[in-house]
Amino acid sequence: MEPDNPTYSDAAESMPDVLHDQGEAGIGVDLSLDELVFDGDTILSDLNLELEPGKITCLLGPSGVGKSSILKILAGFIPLPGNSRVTTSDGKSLEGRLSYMDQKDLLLPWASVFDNLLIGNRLRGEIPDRVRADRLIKQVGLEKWRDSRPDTLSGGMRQRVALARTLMEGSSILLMDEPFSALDAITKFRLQGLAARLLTEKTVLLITHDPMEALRLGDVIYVLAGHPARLSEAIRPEKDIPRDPADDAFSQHYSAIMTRLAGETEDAS
Ligand SMILES: Nc1ncnc2c1ncn2[C@@H]1O[C@H](COP(=O)(O)OP(=O)(O)OP(=O)(O)O)[C@@H](O)[C@H]1O
Repeated sequence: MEPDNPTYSDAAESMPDVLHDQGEAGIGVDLSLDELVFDGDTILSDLNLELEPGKITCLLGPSGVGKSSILKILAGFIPLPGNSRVTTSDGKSLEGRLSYMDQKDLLLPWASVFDNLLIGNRLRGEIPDRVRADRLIKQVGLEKWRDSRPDTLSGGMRQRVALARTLMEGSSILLMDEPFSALDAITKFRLQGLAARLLTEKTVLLITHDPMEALRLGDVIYVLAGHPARLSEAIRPEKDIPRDPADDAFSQHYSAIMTRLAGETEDAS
């Protein structure tokens, strides 16, 4: 297995031509959810989630609170419950305009990095966009591994391939379900830096249970807590992403978020 390549972030940084998809400007998405009930248990209730156009919205919360369910409702994997609605800023349906990235890389083990990027094109019967695939592989710093199979790469490298494959779709809206949670701390930190650069102008919902990740990447952060779960008011940290954990503001937000996650009010802490 190849060691994670420490130079990739430099490679991406020096790249002036980060792929910005032409066409659709950032799309805002609004989910208004009455309630979500599984087996008689109300998981989510009276919830309004706004994804601002071209921004990364982080949804943070403890395990089992209902984060992935929200993402699955937006993706259409869970039917939209009654009295609930999803609207977009341009009034069009979300269908065909979403891409999804999971904590598992979901790469095809028998295909090269390059072919993993082209699989979406091929499945849709499109002409494979080889130039775009090569540019994305370069942006995630994997040119040397273009023709390698995923099982010869480290976990961080495979998630970089998965990120490139997600961006290959050119969707304006990305749903990311704990995409970096299986990685070690430093690999995760580097990938967050890379993602901050490559996700510019996309409307992103990023699910995480890591407050550090939310603070590094979130333009807007919501904490989901309770049973049934409700959203906190929006937290909008100052400074551009990726934020530096050494910042004073970062640690203040971190402790406020931890307080909310612990189910306490900030006044009581
Ligand atoms: N299809 C389903 N049928 C029944 N219960 C479900 C279903 N999907 C999720 N649940 C339950 O709903 C609750 C919320 O699940 P969800 O996966 O949305 O939580 P989560 O916050 O994303 O958790 P994690 O961080 O562990 O992934 C959990 O108790 C889960 O067991």
